[in-house]
Amino acid sequence: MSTPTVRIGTRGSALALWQAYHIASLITAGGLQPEIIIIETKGDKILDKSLSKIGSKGVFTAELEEGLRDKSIDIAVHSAKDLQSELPEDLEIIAFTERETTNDVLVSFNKQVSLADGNPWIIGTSSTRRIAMLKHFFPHIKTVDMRGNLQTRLRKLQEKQCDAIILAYAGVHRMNYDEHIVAHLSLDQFTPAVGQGSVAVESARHLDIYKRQIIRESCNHPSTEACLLAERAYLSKLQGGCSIPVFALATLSNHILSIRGGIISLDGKQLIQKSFQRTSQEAALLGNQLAEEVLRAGGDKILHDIKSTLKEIRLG
Ligand SMILES: NCc1[nH]cc(CCC(=O)O)c1CC(=O)O
Repeated sequence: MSTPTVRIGTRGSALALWQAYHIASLITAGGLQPEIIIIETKGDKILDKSLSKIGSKGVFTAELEEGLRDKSIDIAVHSAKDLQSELPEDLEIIAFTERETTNDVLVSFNKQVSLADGNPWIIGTSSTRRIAMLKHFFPHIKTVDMRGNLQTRLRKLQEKQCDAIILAYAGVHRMNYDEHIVAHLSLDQFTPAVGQGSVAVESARHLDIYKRQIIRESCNHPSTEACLLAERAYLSKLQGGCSIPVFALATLSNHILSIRGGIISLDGKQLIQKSFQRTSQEAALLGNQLAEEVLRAGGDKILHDIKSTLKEIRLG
């Protein structure tokens, strides 16, 4: 019998391809034959609008999900961070890969740039979370909207459209840009986005059960999965898309799952952060608990304000 083929759908950016080849190598080790199929998404095509204007729901995932449904691909590979918190009924996540270091980093070609030196450096980022945190912790810093894949952002940095950019360490490292990191940002201040650093494998529920099992066994990292279950339960309760500045980071140690997370207003003025612990079997409960406590502590008001502001931006 010939080796079964697994068709892996991915976006075409260099980081997306790194992730797809990473999954391909894990699947090969599991005894299946991978084939990579590149699919362009709306988020890749529309580069002249900020993500908060496009509307975040599935901008980087919708076309891949269509491929899963019509069976042109078996699995879709995403940065776990880019995946919406609740999937349609007919789709599921069958694996989360072992997480890379989760923090954000400051990247610049000028080693002098620092968030803390009091200079009004201009930082390029399009993440509402990073902008709000900069406003909160480093109010003297200026920001400019900066979209595009990692290579595009580095080019804009080189063209001096800003002094530095903030990126996830995971992506910077995967693209071999470590030499341009000028600072690692603290997890307490810049708590990462839900899912940052892990790669998610998505499939349709109609996927062949034998393939599903081998893909899951070869790609899934159980302790990362427990952390992401907790973080995604939090995100799901807050119904936050990737343009809402909510954040959460769970870690697992000695079967104890710890989560810290919260929400920040777009202007950075109101920041709510909480942390809780439970056993690793209670991942979803832990995420729900964080959500309830954050909402109760004023997060509900902040969330409501953010949603109406983003709606105005989209209409305007
Ligand atoms: N939103 C884009 C995105 N999605 C995943 C990563 C980085 C890799 C990861 O977190 O897995 C990035 C770029 C960034 O935020 O710097």
